[in-house]
Amino acid sequence: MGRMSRSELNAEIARLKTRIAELENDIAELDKDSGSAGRETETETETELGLEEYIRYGRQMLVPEIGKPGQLALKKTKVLVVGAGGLGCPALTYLAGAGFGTIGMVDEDTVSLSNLPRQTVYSGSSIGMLKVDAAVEVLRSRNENVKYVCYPVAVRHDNVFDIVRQYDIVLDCTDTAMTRYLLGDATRLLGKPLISASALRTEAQIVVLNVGPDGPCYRCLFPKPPQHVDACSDAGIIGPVVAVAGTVQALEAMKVALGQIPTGQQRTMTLFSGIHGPTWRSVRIRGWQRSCIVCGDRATVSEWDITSGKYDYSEFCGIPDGYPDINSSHSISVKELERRIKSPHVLLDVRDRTQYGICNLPGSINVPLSELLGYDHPAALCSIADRVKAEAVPVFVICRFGNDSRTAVQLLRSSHRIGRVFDVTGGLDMWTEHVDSSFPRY
Ligand SMILES: Nc1ncnc2c1ncn2[C@@H]1O[C@H](COP(=O)(O)OP(=O)(O)OP(=O)(O)O)[C@@H](O)[C@H]1O
Ligand SMILES: [Zn+2]
Repeated sequence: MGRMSRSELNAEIARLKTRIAELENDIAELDKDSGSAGRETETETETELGLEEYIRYGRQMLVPEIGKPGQLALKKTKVLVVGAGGLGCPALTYLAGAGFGTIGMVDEDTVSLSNLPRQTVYSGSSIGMLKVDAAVEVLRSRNENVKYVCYPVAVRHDNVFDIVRQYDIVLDCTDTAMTRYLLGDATRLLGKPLISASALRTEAQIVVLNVGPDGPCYRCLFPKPPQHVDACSDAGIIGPVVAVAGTVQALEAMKVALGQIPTGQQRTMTLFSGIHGPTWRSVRIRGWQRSCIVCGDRATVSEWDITSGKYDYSEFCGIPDGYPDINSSHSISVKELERRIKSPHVLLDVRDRTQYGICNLPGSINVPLSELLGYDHPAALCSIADRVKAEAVPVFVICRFGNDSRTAVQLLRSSHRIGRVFDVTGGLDMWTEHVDSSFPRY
């Protein structure tokens, strides 16, 4: 047979689409028949799967741990995924595939280019769309038996209870300490199992919380927020690493829905290391804590404290950012930098070496902030100080977004006693915006 022309191919596609629609109609009719027959007798009311579902979930039902009762249990379960990013995308994919009855998804963000390497539900044409809208389109095309509910908002203290209350299991697929504590507290107070995960660089961790008689809540496990948490957008993340964690979250949600609740010795946190050390580790975690301020003997944080805003999550997590304010006479704009680098100067880039290696301004010197903050004066800094003193040249400090550079400027002015040090406001991001659009953003 010769090669088909474009119009013949289009005609063939249209014919196949019609045929698919006809077959889907036939299946719907069969389901309706079997459904109405089922309603006639008492025993058959337990048969709640349509014929299409037997085919769709057959492979999964063959697994003895699931079987038909397991499939029906999944169908009855409402699961909520908070965050449709790196963790949320694989989690949503497998939850929808597994046949959970209802899947809620919460995210106010839109899809951006830098999401595509690891947020596999989205494609180039999703860029700019709300993540929940783009995700539901794809998930529905893969399994329309599921009822999807989209919340194009961020969970906050004043909406978290209303949303979470409607679900049986919650997956935390977000990326900030504040949201983790908020979701941890709300799920604990509502008695909902929480499957929490996080991933950064090459590492990921997954833990099932609020289950069993002595299971801990997020706060029982982590009573204090971490001093400093890097975001993936700063520290980096590898797609398959976060995908592993999101996929394990979906599996844990299935287990909880099937009634497989870890207790005692089995209560563990799963650690995955993508490159270094043992790939998988399972560490035992502490159980419920008497001293927990949310679920302990003398708990002090109630639903009302949270919804009313009385309990302040940003204060607890140590936000706002903690970067120093820089006197306006000690900072310059990127436009001014463009002009002033034509005269002798030192341009100090305080990003870490990996980021500096991605892109940098010609003639800049790289001394990472972490080294400046160290006790020893780095050799590079000593030579800068000498040069600044000998030649009386100014130092312009730059970083990615103009935050770390503020800390560096304050440090150089106070501890290192270098006088003419200026912060470049907005950092390299502003440089691309206002000076050189060909300088890479990442
Ligand atoms: N309070 C919240 N409520 C709902 N979704 C949230 C909340 N906080 C964060 N998220 C969402 O969780 C997802 C986390 O995804 P991920 O860690 O992959 O980061 P990202 O923001 O998509 O990408 P990047 O951090 O690299 O820019 C994001 O889509 C984000 O919008
Ligand atoms: Zn607790």
